[in-house]
Amino acid sequence: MLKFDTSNAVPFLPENWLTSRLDALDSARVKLENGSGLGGDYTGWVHLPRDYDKEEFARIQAAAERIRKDSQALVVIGIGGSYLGARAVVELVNSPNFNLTHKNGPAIYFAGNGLSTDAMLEVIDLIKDKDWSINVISKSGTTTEPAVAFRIFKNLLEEKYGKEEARKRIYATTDAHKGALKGLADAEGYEEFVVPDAVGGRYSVLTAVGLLPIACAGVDIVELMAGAEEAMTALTAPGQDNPAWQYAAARHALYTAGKKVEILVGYEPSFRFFGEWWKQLFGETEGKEGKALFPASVEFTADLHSMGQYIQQGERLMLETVVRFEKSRGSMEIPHDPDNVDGLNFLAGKDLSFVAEQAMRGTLLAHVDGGVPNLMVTAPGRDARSVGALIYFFEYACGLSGYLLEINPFDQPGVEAYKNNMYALLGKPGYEDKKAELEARL
Ligand SMILES: O=P(O)(O)OC[C@H]1O[C@H](O)[C@H](O)[C@@H](O)[C@@H]1O
Repeated sequence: MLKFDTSNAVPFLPENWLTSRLDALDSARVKLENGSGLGGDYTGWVHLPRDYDKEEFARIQAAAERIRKDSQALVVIGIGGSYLGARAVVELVNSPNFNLTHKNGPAIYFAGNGLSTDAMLEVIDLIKDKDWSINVISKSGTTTEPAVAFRIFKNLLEEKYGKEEARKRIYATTDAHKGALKGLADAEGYEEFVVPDAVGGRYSVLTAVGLLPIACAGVDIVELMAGAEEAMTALTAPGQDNPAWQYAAARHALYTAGKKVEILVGYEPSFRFFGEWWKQLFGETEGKEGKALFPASVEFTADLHSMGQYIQQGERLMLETVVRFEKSRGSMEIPHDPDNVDGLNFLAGKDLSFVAEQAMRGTLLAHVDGGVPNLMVTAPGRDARSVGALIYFFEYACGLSGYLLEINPFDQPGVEAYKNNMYALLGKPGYEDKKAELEARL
């Protein structure tokens, strides 16, 4: 199970940081439990690890098996919550070099998560001579980036295989009832998977949204769900020993005390996209009404040689939340060198993970001495079960945090502003007046 440690934040916290929030935490817990708070229609993720649709889960496993047999590449089209969770888990459980290192299943390419022509051309080049399939994912079914990408990849697939065969290679994950993608999937007869009504994009990694691409990457999704369920059982129970309560309370107390930025720190390159997923989770949940910690992420030790300077001595804005994994998968002994020109023989015979551990401990103390409170989450490893628990821990703590901040944790009205401007500038019918107004300003 996960461990959570506040001891390196205590010097920065008022004595009653937890006790003064117990009532608010319990009220947040009840809101998440019953869907009785702001945005309560979107709390379907709370019991998802136990109550998920088992029939659909079996279909996800079967579809993943099929894709693993008939495809050398899978193009996963989606953005935001329809992208980051899958990539986070594929990379964290496997590797950021997944497409180079795993030969017994399809390479996974992510598309539709931006509007870069060059990125799209590159994916097309990488897949064109392979057998490939598409998993198009959009809860709303109307998001511009994935919709544009789907048009392009669908045409390519149809050119390669013909319309009939292409249809069998397209898997659509979308709303159960509405949206353009739902209409298209029904009309074309694609195999469909559902983003449940009560689960918003950033909380959807443990639905078909994440599970199909994750299973295609060979990750054991039964274990992933089991880890999440274990965490759900532990974290939905009230009490001041609850690590999610402690995390939500500590970050809220530090925010109240003036901190503005929370940096998620990882020491594994495979953790990078987990940080991206975490940033959407907290950024979209909390960043509204002029409030909230700004979620950032770094990769140590690499960023200790760049951002480390700012963290140690720049504006005292931030706290750090370090996610650490207890065990490396392999071992790597540091060799003895008779010449010892680099002076490293004092490390000869030691394991690289011992060096990493001391780097982490040293950094922790240096940053605390520099005025940066450190919170620490420890997971047993990067296996599917631990990662399932880690996902649930952050989701649940984020839900609690949103209610402590007294905002609606489950909407994201702010993302519409850029979309409306983009639609107007693109000449979307109905936006004519806005277009004229914006063009005049540019
Ligand atoms: O799954 P979709 O409906 O395509 O949404 C994808 C993403 O885009 C939106 O703009 C939202 O801000 C995100 O919360 C969402 O995850």
